[in-house]
Amino acid sequence: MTRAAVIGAGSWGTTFAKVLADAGCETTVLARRREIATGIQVRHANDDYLPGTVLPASLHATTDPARALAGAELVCLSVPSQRLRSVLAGVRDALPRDAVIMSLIKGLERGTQLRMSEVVIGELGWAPERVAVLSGPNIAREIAAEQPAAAAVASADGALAERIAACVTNRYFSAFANDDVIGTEYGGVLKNLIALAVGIVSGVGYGENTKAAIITRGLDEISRFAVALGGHPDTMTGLAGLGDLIATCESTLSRNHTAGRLLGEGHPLDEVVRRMQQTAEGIGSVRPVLDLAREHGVDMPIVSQVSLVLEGRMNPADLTVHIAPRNEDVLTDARAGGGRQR
Ligand SMILES: NC(=O)c1ccc[n+]([C@@H]2O[C@H](COP(=O)([O-])OP(=O)(O)OC[C@H]3O[C@@H](n4cnc5c(N)ncnc54)[C@H](O)[C@@H]3O)[C@@H](O)[C@H]2O)c1
Ligand SMILES: O=P(O)(O)OC[C@H](O)CO
Repeated sequence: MTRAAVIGAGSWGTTFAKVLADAGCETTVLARRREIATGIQVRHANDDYLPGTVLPASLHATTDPARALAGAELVCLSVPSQRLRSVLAGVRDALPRDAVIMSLIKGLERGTQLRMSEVVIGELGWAPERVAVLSGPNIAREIAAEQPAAAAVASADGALAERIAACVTNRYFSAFANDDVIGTEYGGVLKNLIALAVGIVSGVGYGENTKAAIITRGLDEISRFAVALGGHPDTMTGLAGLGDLIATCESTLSRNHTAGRLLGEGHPLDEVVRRMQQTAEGIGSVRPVLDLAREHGVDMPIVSQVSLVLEGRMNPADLTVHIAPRNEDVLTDARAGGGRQR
């Protein structure tokens, strides 16, 4: 049996702790608030984040890092991306030095533009071969209800990824291993930005054609970004790319989709953030993604428009997939018979 800890008792941290417990891992959740820890430990419930879900009786919870992390072989991180560095600093002394650390987080750190696995490696000095990421179409409430789902687990050490995938797989959750940490992690970050765009056009009142065009062109846009930054193209057509893009863009349970819809309905960003009681990572990832895109020469027309809508500088109704062709594109298109945009 693997001893596991999950840092963060929100929707996904609690759900993934249930996944681990149901996979036979001896699992403890590290919560920030005492009442959440007590609810999980005593009543087997987390009413704030997963109302109605009965958690396994074998699942433990505490607010004490030393108790949560003692003997942990697998430590999973599920706090908002902008909080990760300070959370790591707070648990550093309690982390067993030989533990594997796995990020479940789907955001970039503002200011540094770092992925979460890079924050772990830099902040803790952890060996990259002991770090993993898990990402995929994983709407927490559906998995908490034990609806079948799957995710990708990536580590620079492919054999470690295989062992983690086997360890977290249970009767309703399947994990598939790969060694593309960059692609797997960016897949989770980038789909949030396209889900914001889809939410925005839904809020405006546009229908399925507009959403399908944004999802299709969005996949191309985020794949070009991920590949330019070192990700593998196949990852972007797998669970962590296309899979998560579909789930997040389609689901009204998605916080990013919901935040986008509120923006599309005309609510200003500060009000949207106030109304969202949970983490919508896409809002904080737009700026670091666009900064990286500029550095690496990647065109991101959809994400750029999402940024303008967030800043209140673009009417949501004007969000479009149309790209004005540059002169050289017009020439190339004419020779090739047009249609370079798939
Ligand atoms: N909810 C989902 O369906 C889902 C699925 C897959 C991945 N994710 C990702 O998982 C991450 C966490 O999302 P979530 O849905 O659990 O968010 P959430 O808002 O439901 O919960 C966040 C948790 O982090 C805790 N937290 C916040 N600041 C903290 C701090 N400074 N110190 C300690 N704890 C702190 C909160 O108390 C809360 O328990 C995000 O990156 C999200 O994109 C979410
Ligand atoms: O609710 P969201 O938008 O954070 O999406 C949740 C998961 O990332 C979907 O895989």
